[in-house]
Amino acid sequence: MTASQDPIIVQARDLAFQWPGADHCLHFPDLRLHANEHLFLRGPSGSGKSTLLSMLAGLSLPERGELRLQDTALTGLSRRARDRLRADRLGVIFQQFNLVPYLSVIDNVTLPCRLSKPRAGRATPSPETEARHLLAALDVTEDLWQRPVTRLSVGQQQRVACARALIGRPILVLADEPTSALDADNRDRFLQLLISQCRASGAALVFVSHDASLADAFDRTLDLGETVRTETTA
Ligand SMILES: Nc1ncnc2c1ncn2[C@@H]1O[C@H](COP(=O)(O)OP(=O)(O)OP(=O)(O)O)[C@@H](O)[C@H]1O
Repeated sequence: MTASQDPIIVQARDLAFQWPGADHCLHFPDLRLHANEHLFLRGPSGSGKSTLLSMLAGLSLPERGELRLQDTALTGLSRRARDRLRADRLGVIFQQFNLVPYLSVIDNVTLPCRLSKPRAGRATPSPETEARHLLAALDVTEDLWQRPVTRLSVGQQQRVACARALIGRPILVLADEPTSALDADNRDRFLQLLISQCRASGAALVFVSHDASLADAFDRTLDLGETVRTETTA
């Protein structure tokens, strides 16, 4: 099945966003993303990559426009409902990983399942077992699983963050510059692991990076430097 025959996961139309206090409004290109589709999001600093990701994650709401995740209009939801939707359906890998420092590796990975029943229900046969499978698939060896995450290398922490995002089969995985702290070998290996895990679960993927050399690993590229329109409002 090609990507275009898969169900639509994200649909964004006429999105505009203005940060509080900013003198300009960002107008984003329309976007449609299917299950199993992997999008590389690039663009110069300040072009709006993190802003778009923040809207896709339901952390920020657009000023104008329509943003749907599957059959749900994010723009019509309260903050609480968006938080719930994110916990139930999304996997987010933040630039700084946002792991919980006092929890072990395995407890960090199963955390999303403790915050969301639907997610726990999709982690088969159990969150603990899926966490183990994901960690093994992402080359986090068993001797590390009970360690606090603060005692891991940056590359290991990043793979733990990836396993945490993927547990319970999210329909959309958002990754914000997750490879920026890695050398070229670890970056390529991480990217392969992330993409193969998304493929295994059928998730759509939006991956933000400055590094244009990564684009070939994705189905398509959206360059916000060429497509975002900035309108001065002050
Ligand atoms: N918290 C904020 N408050 C006000 N303006 C912001 C805020 N975050 C971003 N902006 C502005 O919004 C625009 C888009 O920024 P954004 O962080 O989305 O770009 P980016 O492409 O992710 O940049 P980078 O590659 O440097 O991370 C920029 O003009 C930026 O200055």
